[in-house]
Amino acid sequence: MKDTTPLLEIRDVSMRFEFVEALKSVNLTIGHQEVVALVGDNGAGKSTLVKIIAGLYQPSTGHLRIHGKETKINDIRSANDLGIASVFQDNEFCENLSVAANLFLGKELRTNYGIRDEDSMNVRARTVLNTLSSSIQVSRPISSLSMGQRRTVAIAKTLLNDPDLILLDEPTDSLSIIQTAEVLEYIRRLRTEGRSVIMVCHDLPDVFAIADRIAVLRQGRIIAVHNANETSYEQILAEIAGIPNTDGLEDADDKTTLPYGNFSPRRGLIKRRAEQSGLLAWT
Ligand SMILES: Nc1ncnc2c1ncn2[C@@H]1O[C@H](COP(=O)(O)OP(=O)(O)OP(=O)(O)O)[C@@H](O)[C@H]1O
Repeated sequence: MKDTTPLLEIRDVSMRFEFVEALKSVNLTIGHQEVVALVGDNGAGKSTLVKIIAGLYQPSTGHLRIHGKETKINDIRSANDLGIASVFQDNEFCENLSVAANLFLGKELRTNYGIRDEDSMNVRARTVLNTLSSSIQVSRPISSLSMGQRRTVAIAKTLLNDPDLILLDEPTDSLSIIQTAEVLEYIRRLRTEGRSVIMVCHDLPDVFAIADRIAVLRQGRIIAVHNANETSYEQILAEIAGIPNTDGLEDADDKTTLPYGNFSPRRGLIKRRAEQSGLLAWT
C-alpha cells in the first residue's frame, strides 16, 4: 500500500530573533517526490524557515515531523542523518582542491588502512555528477568552474547522503539563461528519482517552470499555498505584495506589456510593488 504519511510536517513553527518575529505560526506539509517553492518579499521569513528545516536554527516554538515522527533537528549533521540535505547561497568550496575533493570535504573516503581513498572518491564523485547528467571532470580544480558548474557541484554534493529532501536557497540566482535551464533540469531529475525539493526563489518564471506547489510567505506567515498549475503570476505577485483582492486599482496610464500572461486591471499596482521589491525585471 502506498505510504501517505507526509515526508515533512511543519506545525505552528514560530521564530523570534530578539526584536524580530521572523516566523509566526507557520504550517506547511511537504509530500514525497514534490518540488515546493517558497516565495515572498525580502524579509518575509523564507531563509529562516529553510534554516530551521536544515537544522541551522531551532524554532522558538512549534515542531517538525519527519515521516510522521516528531523530530528535533539539532544541526546540519542530524538533518543529514534524517535524510535532509541543503545548499545555501554562501556554500563555500576550497578553491585549491578538485571537484572530487570538494565533494568529500570533511567526509573523505578511506581505505581499510585509513589512507584517503582517492580512487573511490573519484568514482563516487563521477557517479553523483552522472546522476545529474553533468560532464564536469572530477579532477578539475573548483576554482576553474563557472558559477553554474559550482552550483551543479553543490547540488551533487547533497546526493552523497542519498537524501529524501533537498533544500535549495536561490538555486538559479546569478546564473545565465542556459545555466538556469540546467539547474532546473537537475531539480526535475531529483524529483524523478523520488526526492522532494524545497526551494527559496525570487524568480517567478523559474518557480512556475519547476514547482509543483508554491507557498507564499509574507511578514513571517504562510498566507497561501497553491498548486502551481492552479494559480497565476498575478495571484502570486499580489499575495507577495499584500495587495487586497479588490477592484478599482486600475492604473489607466500603465501601458507596459507584462512578460507573463494576461493580467487583470490591478496590474499597474502589482507591477509597481513588484518593481519596488525587485521581484521581476519588467520589460
Ligand atoms: N540571525 C538573525 N538575527 C536577527 N534577525 C534576523 C536573523 N535572520 C533573519 N532575521 C530577520 O528575520 C526576518 C526574516 O528574515 P529572512 O532572512 O528569513 O527573510 P527572507 O524572506 O529569506 O528574505 P530575503 O529574501 O531578503 O533573503 C527579517 O526581518 C530579518 O531581518
